[in-house]
Amino acid sequence: MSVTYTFPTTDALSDGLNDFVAKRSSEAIADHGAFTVAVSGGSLPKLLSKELRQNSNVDFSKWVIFWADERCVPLDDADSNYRELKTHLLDAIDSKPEIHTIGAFGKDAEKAAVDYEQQLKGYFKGELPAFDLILLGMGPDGHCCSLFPGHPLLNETSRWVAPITDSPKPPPERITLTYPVVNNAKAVAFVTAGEGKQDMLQQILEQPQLSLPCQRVKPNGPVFWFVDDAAAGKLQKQTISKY
Ligand SMILES: O=C1O[C@H](COP(=O)(O)O)[C@@H](O)[C@H](O)[C@H]1O
Repeated sequence: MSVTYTFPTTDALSDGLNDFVAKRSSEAIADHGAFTVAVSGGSLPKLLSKELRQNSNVDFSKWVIFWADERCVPLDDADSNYRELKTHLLDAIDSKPEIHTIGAFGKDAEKAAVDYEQQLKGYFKGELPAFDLILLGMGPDGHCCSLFPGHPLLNETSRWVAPITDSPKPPPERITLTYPVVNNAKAVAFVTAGEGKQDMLQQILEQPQLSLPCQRVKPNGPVFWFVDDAAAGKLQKQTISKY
């Protein structure tokens, strides 16, 4: 199942996303005592955090946060996906979640990927992770995580976390969750905004035959799209639902 929700502005989008994430978090915590979430970088942390950081109904102490992808840079580097979430969310909340960051392996993406897969194996007790929610962005080329169009990593079936050293978007060295993990999630929410995403969003939602990275996301549970009107400008009306 895939549902696309549109919002008139990015503020309204952040508001809707806050409501959605808060509900998924409460449901997961009531069901099994934790909310396991994988978060992307790029524009997502800011859109996610704007309202969520002030939501006193969310029990962040029960959150277990991994990253959907990460750049092989120090955690305080401007390119770090962790740093973005820290700046916009983690620094603003009192109760601290369990956080799984990339290890300090410099640009050695292979070592970082092996270490991150071990962290996943440790938390999920060796079982293929079934995240309560994976939050993904959509790049203007249709990539998500660090899974880029035409890249051999799109066909990775055994590793849970893969290294990439030739990312077309800098920095080149990164690690990424692979489809076996992404597609084992209980739910995935894509978040994207801005006119610059219009054409790609239309292709992804209305031309499934293209098999772009975002289109290969087919988890066990539902896929939600949270988009603003600017990004949704070229979508047919029947593609859109109101939140
Ligand atoms: O490089 C990355 O880009 C994508 C998309 O970013 P956006 O700024 O176009 O929203 C992001 O989802 C990914 O986590 C990041 O590493």
